[in-house]
Amino acid sequence: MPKTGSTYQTFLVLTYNNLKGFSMSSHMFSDVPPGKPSLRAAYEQWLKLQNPVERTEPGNHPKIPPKELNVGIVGGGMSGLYAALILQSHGAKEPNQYFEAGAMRLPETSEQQPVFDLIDYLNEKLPGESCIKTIPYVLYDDKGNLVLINNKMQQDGKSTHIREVIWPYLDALKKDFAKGFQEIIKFDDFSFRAYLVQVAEWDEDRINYVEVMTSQTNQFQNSFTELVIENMDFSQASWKTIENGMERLPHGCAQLIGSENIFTGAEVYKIEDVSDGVNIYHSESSAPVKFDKVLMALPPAALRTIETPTWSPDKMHAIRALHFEPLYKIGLRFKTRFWEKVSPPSKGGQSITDLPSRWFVYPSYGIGDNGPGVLLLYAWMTDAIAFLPKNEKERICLGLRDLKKVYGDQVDIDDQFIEGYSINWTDEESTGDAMFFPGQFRNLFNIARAPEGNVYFAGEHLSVHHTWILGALDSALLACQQMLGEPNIMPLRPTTKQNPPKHDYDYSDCIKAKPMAVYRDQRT
Ligand SMILES: Cc1cc2nc3c(=O)[nH]c(=O)nc-3n(C[C@H](O)[C@H](O)[C@H](O)COP(=O)(O)OP(=O)(O)OC[C@H]3O[C@@H](n4cnc5c(N)ncnc54)[C@H](O)[C@@H]3O)c2cc1C
Repeated sequence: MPKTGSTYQTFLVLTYNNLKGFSMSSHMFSDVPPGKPSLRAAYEQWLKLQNPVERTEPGNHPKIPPKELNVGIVGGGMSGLYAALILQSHGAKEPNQYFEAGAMRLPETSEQQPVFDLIDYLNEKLPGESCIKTIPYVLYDDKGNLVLINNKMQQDGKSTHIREVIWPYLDALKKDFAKGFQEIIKFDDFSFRAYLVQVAEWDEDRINYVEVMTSQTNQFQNSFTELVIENMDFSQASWKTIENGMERLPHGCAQLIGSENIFTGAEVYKIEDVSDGVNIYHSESSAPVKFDKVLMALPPAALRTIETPTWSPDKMHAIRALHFEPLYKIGLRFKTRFWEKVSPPSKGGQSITDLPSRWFVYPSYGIGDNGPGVLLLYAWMTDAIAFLPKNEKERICLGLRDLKKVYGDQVDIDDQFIEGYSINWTDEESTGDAMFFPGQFRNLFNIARAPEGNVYFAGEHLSVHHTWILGALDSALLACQQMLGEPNIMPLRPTTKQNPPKHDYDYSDCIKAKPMAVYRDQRT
């Protein structure tokens, strides 16, 4: 990278494996012709693309000039990559002169704007072939996707029950996110289920019906806060995805950051405080690498396995406790897009079932094409755990069995099947999606994102926007603001766009509520 004379320009992203949620999008396989390469080969090829720097000898990482603030970023997920881009842009005097050089869908909301701005920012700087194009994503087929619950088939899985209960909170969040958040956090010690029973006075049958139709088994055991935010995101009418795969987003970030600044295949196993900095120990070097400041851009489960200084008991508790939900997906490739030809057809959207494969996600790209297509079968939470002990063959058999229950009388599923490939994120470094238990926002969130000396923290769990790329970006922004001591650093935007007013993206003040007798207060 060209020298800019800035004090913040030097950083190194150390990352180990794959990026969360990007490892399995239906797009990933969309242009794989029948036969070769296989889904597994496509996955492995994709993993290689994640590793733009091939390591050849120990210690093969960028030299960090002395007398500059050098930053080590552990984790090359979206939070680590975004932090690197912010540091890069912040360090450059004239960024435009110097820089010649899964996830499935994005709701089009004002909160999600930083993700769309990042895409525009990258497009402004990347060469044409690397540009990222968004295309519409079909969340529900307007005519209604098939639903199979209690062995009864129906059409259209949309349910408005939850909105009837939480609309005042959704309304408040929409008007002013930070203020609205202060309202919902009052109920943070409640699980969503407890709120439905004790405040909304729903009966058991209604709760179970709505959970199975809108969510995954036991998801309502998570905090009220979590489920309200999730419903806010999913109540959007308009959705986008990225043409040719969501993984083009981290690839674009990595390209702009520059391969000389990314060291892949390096598993960090220890960090230690030293005078004026932090030592990082990783699998590809026998000697530690010293940085002035280090950003741990990792899910808590990954952070926990790294030997760290002993931070405060509250911090250690937060790292131990913050909950991630398991996630499972299998991509199944078929000779034809049979789901578009059956009666009723599904042109995009998703089917809901109470089978082990809880959702069948129909691809939004290539609708109407004659060639082969890939279906994603999806399970979260308790539903995802059920797949953990199963091997690949058993997972494929279960997926085909579930598809036969829905389509067996119209389609010869076995004849259509070509191949399958699955990922259970509980088995991966990324471990799943952040989904807090009751009380965790109020009691652990701020502690978890506070720096410890020269060590800073990022990751989707350190934003209020869990389960979205946005959360990873939001957490990285806050970490950079903390690290550089500049609270006014803005999200990355193309030069053609004005910066938004600060309150449009700044949720750092969201969690201010003190514990209180919420339930009693609300009822009287
Ligand atoms: C199945 C699934 C579907 C999703 N769908 C969507 C969607 O449709 N839309 C959307 O916006 N978001 C979606 N998300 C969420 C989104 O993908 C995440 O919020 C985001 O990618 C999280 O980024 P992160 O940087 O916080 O963490 P991660 O992506 O987990 O990054 C952490 C990185 O650290 C690395 N690492 C771990 N341990 C070490 C170590 N010891 N040393 C070095 N490196 C290490 C990991 O390999 C990884 O690269 C989905 C997530 C999942 C799992």
